[in-house]
Parts: sequence; C-alpha cells; structure tokens
Amino acid sequence: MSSSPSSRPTALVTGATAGLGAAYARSLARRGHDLVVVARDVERLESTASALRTEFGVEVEVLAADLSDRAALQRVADRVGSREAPVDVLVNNAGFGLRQRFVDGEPADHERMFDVLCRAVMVLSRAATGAMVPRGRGRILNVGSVAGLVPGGGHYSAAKAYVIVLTETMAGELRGTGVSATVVEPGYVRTEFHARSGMSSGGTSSLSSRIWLDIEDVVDASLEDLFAGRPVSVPTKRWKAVSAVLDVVPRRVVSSVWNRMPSGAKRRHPTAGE
Ligand SMILES: NC(=O)C1=CN([C@@H]2O[C@H](COP(=O)(O)OP(=O)(O)OC[C@H]3O[C@@H](n4cnc5c(N)ncnc54)[C@H](OP(=O)(O)O)[C@@H]3O)[C@@H](O)[C@H]2O)C=CC1
Ligand SMILES: N[C@@H](C=O)C(=O)O
Repeated sequence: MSSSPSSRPTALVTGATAGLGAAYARSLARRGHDLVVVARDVERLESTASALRTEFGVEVEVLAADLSDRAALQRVADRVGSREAPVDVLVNNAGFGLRQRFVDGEPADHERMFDVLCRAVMVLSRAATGAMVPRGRGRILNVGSVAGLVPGGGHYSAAKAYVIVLTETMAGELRGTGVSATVVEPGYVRTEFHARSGMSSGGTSSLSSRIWLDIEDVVDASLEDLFAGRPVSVPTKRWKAVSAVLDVVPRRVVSSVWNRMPSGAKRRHPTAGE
C-alpha cells in the first residue's frame, strides 16, 4: 500500500465500486481528494481506480477487503488509522439488503449483515476518531437509511438504526475537536442494491419518480452536510418530510401499522407491483 505523496486530502470509501460508493468516490475525486477505494471485487476496484486517476488526475489506492472478515477489516482499520498517510475523510458506505425475515432467516446471512453494516462501521469509525482527533481535523460519513427509522424493516432496519444512533453519539462526543461525524439517511436509490438482494427497484410510473432518488442528489446533499459538519443528512425535501413524520409518530404506532400489513407486501418493494 503506497502512501500519498501529494498535498491533496485523502478520502477512504468502502463499497466504492458500485452505486452510492462509486458516486462518493467520483465526487470526492472531483473535489480534489486522493482516494483509497475498498470493496471485495478486485477487478472492479482496479477499473474504478484507473477511471478516477484518468478523469481527475488524483492518486487512488486499491484496498480489496471483505468487511465481514475480521482480518480484512483490521487491514482497512489500520489504513484508516495510519499516521504516515492520513485519511482525512472516511465514508462508511458498503452494505447490502436481505430479502428474508430475521426470525427464520439464514443465521449466517444475518451475521454477515451485522458484521458489514454494524461492526465494520463501528471499527472503522473508531479507527478514524483515534487518528483524526489528535490531528484536530477529519470528517466521517456513515451511510444509514430512512429504513433505520422504521421498526419492522427486518434486521436491515435494526442495523441502520444502530448506524444512526452510533453516528449521532459520535457527533456529540466529537464536538469541539475539529472532527465531525454525519449520518446520511437516504430513501430509495436505484443502485445494484435491490437486484443483489432479489428486490424490485420499481417501475417508471410517477409514483416511482417521486419515491426514487437520483444517486447524484444523495451524494451532493450528503457531502454538503458532511463538509458543513451537520450530524444528520436526509437528502431531498420529500424524504426530509418522511423522516420528520417518522421522528414524531410514536414508534409503537409505526410498528403496529407495519405489523398489520400483509407479509407479502412487506417483503416486496413498495413499487414492485408496478
Ligand atoms: N440503494 C438504496 O435504496 C439505499 C442504499 N442505502 C445504503 O447505501 C449503501 C450503499 O448501497 P448501494 O450503493 O445502494 O449498493 P450497491 O449494491 O450498488 O453497492 C454496494 C457496494 O458495497 C460493496 N460491498 C458489499 N458487501 C461488501 C463486503 N462484505 N465487503 C466490502 N464491500 C462490500 C460492493 O462491492 P463488492 O461486491 O465488490 O464487495 C459495492 O461496492 C449501503 O450501506 C446501503 O445500505 C441506504 C438507503 C437506500
Ligand atoms: N431504503 C432502501 C435501503 O435502505 C430500501 O429499503 O430499499
């Protein structure tokens, strides 16, 4: 792993080969950051890195790692915590969904979900604060989801609720240190996420166009909130309104509405039937 000799700041993005992570990497490169890109698929990482170098003239390190593997996660944590080649911006983005219930789903899948969505975010966030606080600067962006505000969205919702609360906790503890933590809570975004977990990514109706977000809108809004040091980012007015409602409606009411819905509808995407 080579350290960056340039004077540019460095951003490390997990899940940088597809969807939101690829867009975060591109946007940070456009803003003049060198990058460390992390995911499992080495070929895709190399081609992502090569495209970023060519288009933006920045330095890009490739760090192949399965974040559900503890040894691999530790390699990424060591890179995040490096004193010699500091990481100025950490984007904990890698993730996936599961189209199965928690109570009778495959235990190994749920352990993997916990490891990637929760454990990796916690370990890398802690590695980042350990290095950034003594330097007095740094930004951490954790990718949550509006799903984290809804009890009933399966283990995924529980995992994203963890990311939301952990990040808000960090934001409070980091006050006055020069380091900030932001959680972004997107609604539905068309990426590889839904196909990978066997869910529909909606049709082309006007309902879909109101529900589904553009990747660029999510990335631009959340990076603006990240660099402004805001603890929570909910991209678009429409989803800000949804999030505001979910914040005030008692959790037991949301849960009871969810539990009355037919089970088929709960396992499908809201726009799947279009
Ligand atoms: N799409 C949506 O509607 C929403 C998504 N989110 C969240 O956004 C984040 C990004 O998702 P999105 O871009 O949609 O999904 P994609 O499926 O498009 O991309 C997922 C990325 O994560 C990487 N990844 C997956 N598993 C691992 C692993 N075990 N170790 C390392 N890297 C991994 C993948 O690369 P590789 O396979 O090579 O490892 C890929 O680069 C996730 O945290 C997701 O929960 C939040 C709200 C809405
Ligand atoms: N909101 C999306 C992911 O977080 C989804 O549930 O499809």
